Amino acid sequence: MMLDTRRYDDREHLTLASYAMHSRDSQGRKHDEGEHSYRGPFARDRDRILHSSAFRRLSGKMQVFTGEMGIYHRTRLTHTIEVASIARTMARVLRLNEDFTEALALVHDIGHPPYGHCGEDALSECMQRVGGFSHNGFASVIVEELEQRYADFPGLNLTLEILDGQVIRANKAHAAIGIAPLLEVQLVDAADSMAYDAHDVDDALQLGLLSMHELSELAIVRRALEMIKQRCGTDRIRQLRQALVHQLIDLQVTDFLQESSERLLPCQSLHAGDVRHAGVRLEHSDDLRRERGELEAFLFDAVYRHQRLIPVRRAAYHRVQDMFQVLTGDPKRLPLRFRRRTETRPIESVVGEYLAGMTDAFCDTQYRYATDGSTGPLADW
Ligand SMILES: Nc1nc2c(ncn2[C@H]2C[C@H](O)[C@@H](COP(=O)(O)OP(=O)(O)OP(=O)(O)O)O2)c(=O)[nH]1
Repeated sequence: MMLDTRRYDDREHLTLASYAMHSRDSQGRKHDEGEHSYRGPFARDRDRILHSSAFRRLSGKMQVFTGEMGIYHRTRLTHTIEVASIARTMARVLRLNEDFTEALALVHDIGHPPYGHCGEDALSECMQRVGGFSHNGFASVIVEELEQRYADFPGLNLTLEILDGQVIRANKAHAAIGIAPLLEVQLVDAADSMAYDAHDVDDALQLGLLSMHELSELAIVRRALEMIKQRCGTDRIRQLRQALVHQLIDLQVTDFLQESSERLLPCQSLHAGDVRHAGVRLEHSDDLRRERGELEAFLFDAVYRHQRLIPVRRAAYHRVQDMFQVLTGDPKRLPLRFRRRTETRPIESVVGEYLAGMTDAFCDTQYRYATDGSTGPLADW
């Protein structure tokens, strides 16, 4: 049977809005590979990301809570999957490119170091001489250099649109020059924060770091609880925590879609590049933006800086800092692949990359080996 090679193009033509990122308009890849016979370029990107080892390692990286606190809460992997699912739903409703959206969502946290934001803070401090550390910047290094899957080129050779999306996340410089990111990039950013606002509430409640009473002081939570009561009746609310999380996601997504649909109304005949240059932003309504701001400020103090996380942050910080010192002081202890990278890059950058690629548990074991008096090289991940 002959394969219908451009079927994805026809489907996109029928289903996507003009301002979506169409596969036929992709600028392609750094290393030319020709087209796949039946997968579009962004579906191919998605598959490459999904099959990368950096993606698999997300399962061993904490989002906010460490594995020592149990196995209920999110890891970077489950967070990423939740983001992809929310973003894909929104892309479908707004007639944006789902494959492109999914690929962007799956790659968005691939550069996170071990130990969540504590790991990032520790690395940033250690790497000051080379400009600090950013997980978005490191994601570009992973997909362009460190993943080794092809004989002809390093990295995953993703489309320039995916790479650009990651660079935009790293720089956030577009805001200053009035050019907006592609709509799908904006959508993933929004899905990211909607997912973590809701799941951090869920995890914190489940771990007993917060009470429903404290949360109900917040306008967005009161709004969600009211919606649940209207739907279920006050005496029939079972599993309130789960219902709250679902409602928080639902109300944020609904508001975002309503507001975005209105903003896109005047753009019906524009193309992806036009809406970028017109500076079109997809956002929540003003009211919800305010309420989300209140929730995020609350989570920052009450959860991300909770007493139970202080020893976790401290231990992570010291582990990263000690290993950084051992390895910058004695580069022979780096695995061979990273020793080679020191020929062309500052030692601080290479040690930072090596540490950032680790999972939490791998970092724990390598830390023990780095500091127990051994002298051999540490393991590659
Ligand atoms: N922003 C921030 N988030 C934290 C902190 N500690 C824990 N978290 C949690 C809250 C969320 O679950 C998650 C947010 O971090 P992400 O790196 O995913 O998003 P962020 O907006 O910081 O960066 P990004 O949009 O990826 O450039 O980390 C912290 O100190 N700062």
